[in-house]
Amino acid sequence: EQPSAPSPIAAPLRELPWGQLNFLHTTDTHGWHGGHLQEAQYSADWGDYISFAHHLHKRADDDGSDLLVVDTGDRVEGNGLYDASNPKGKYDLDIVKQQSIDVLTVGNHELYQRNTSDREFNKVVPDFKNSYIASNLDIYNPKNGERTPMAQRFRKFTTKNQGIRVIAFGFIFNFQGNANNTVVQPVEEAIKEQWFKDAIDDKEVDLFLVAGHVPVRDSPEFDAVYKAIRDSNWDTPIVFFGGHTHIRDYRKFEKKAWALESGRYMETLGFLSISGLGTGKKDEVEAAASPDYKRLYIDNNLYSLYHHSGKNASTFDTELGKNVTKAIHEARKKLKLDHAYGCAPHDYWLSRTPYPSDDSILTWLENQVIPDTFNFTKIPSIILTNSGAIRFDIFKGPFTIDSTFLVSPFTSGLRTIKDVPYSAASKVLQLLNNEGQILLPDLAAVSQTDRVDLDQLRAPFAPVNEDTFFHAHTSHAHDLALEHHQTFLGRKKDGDKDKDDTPQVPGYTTKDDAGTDGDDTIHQPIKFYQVPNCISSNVSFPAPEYAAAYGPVNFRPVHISTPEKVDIIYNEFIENWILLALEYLGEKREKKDTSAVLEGKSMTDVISDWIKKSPDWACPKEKDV
Ligand SMILES: Nc1ccn([C@@H]2O[C@H](COP(=O)(O)O)[C@@H](O)[C@H]2O)c(=O)n1
Repeated sequence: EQPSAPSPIAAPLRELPWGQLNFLHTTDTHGWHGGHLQEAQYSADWGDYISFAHHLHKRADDDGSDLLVVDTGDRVEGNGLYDASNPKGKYDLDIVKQQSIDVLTVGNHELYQRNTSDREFNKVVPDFKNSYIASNLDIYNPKNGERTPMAQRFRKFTTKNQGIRVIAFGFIFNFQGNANNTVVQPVEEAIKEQWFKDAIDDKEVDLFLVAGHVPVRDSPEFDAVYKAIRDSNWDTPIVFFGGHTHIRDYRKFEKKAWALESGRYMETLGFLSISGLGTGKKDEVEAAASPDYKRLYIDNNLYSLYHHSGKNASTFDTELGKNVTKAIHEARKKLKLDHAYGCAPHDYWLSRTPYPSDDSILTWLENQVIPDTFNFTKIPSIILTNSGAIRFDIFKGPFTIDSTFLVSPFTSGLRTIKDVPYSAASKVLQLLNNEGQILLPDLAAVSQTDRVDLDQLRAPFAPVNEDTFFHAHTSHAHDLALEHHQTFLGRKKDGDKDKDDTPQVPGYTTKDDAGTDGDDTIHQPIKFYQVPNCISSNVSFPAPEYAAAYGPVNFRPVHISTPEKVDIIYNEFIENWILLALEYLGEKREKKDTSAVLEGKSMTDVISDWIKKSPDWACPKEKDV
């Protein structure tokens, strides 16, 4: 772990369900390869993950089983280690490549910006030459402009010790927000291609491995792949590894097909094992009628990693793991990620507190950051931003260069549409928030264009279902993390009357299709709240008029005047939605009617500029960083 990372907190653990074929799975790491430096529960880094995988590989070699490592995309955007360098990923991509990964896919965040996907093609695909799979993604080759598959469409390989014959695919969900140098082929189309039909027709295969930047539940894309495989190969076991919705989840398709999703931000190392698979060595190993699938969501901290690898502080680090940890530290220093712009006076939460409330990031943006930033305009304005642009909580204490990218890494600039009648402009928020009589799907349906993607506007934590949301959602063991010391929270022993065995570490309490025993760490549950898709602030509006209603002392407003026209200011990412809402409200505007505001600064710039200037966020002298 990084030198400044808080020590992990001991807690009761469930055991690793080791089997014949074992998997480690990461997804949606979003650049958090240095681990969580303010949360002890997730404080291990990519170097530790490398050491951990090494020990599990050794275990597999020793007992003749196998281990495969999978990553399902969104490795970029969301942490200073990736976002603060120029070019982005200057250090991070070389750090990630040190892990030996068997199956790797793209995510939507690798495709938003042309530069990112070009770099993915020119660097990351060659770095993971044998394992990068792009079953439904093409790119226009930056060298010659020719459309070409981003990487191989699938791969067939045999596991090292057992000789299990695996066919692996790598999909991305039907994403539409990519830059125009890549082409995402709808999954339902890709599986009609001859190469796919031939691959699933192969009878010399013991396991289909479908990796994808695709949610495992309510997933038309994985449902289609599952059906296609079963239509041509009714019995061969299938395993899915998914992502994108940032949750821990495990779904049963049927007894020979399960799907794992392993959270987000390097909080979770997903583990899955299958026993009872057939192998190429037919004489030696007979396939079971019903292979046994098991899963464990490992909290990414050294306490858990030592335990599951049977190592300790003096035996855990491998040479490579240590070097990668060091490289992360050096990169963080070069990027000055610990430099503080100010100090947060208290914690601000994205979804761990109701909205609105005093400790909600969205309320803080709406009531303080946005009004203070835009009050220069003097023109009545409605400023809108999507809550999805905010990615993480702010903890009390130093707000650093790194924090800026944790909270909002995006470069989308702020834009304006001028002189919109207030009667229409004031209804845009309600439409975008899916409130009232007209709902987002209705809006999308009236659109004559394909420029909107419903999923894109969704709030960041739109739950797959209530259960998954409240039970499987992320945790922040921050309160304990900040104490920087180890507290033993083991289970009660016989005769140990005065200790109770109530879990003390707050975190995931996942409920999935296999039950409630999936989290390796037995956590105290955390409650999460829904947040709206978008928030808005009115700035430079006429002051309300007051009248003395109850005599000279008690005044109350009698008339709140509204402007006739306003400027709408918004984060470019939601521009298509704003245009669509205005069109629906009878105020059609086009892209040419929009222009940059604040010289195209992003929400990230707005937040850090505000923090630098705000006296309430000045760091106490003795704690200056
Ligand atoms: N320029 C951008 C890009 C993305 N977003 C937000 O991120 C969401 C997608 O992130 P996932 O980790 O869920 O893939 C997207 O729906 C937006 O909310 C943004 O605000 N600006």
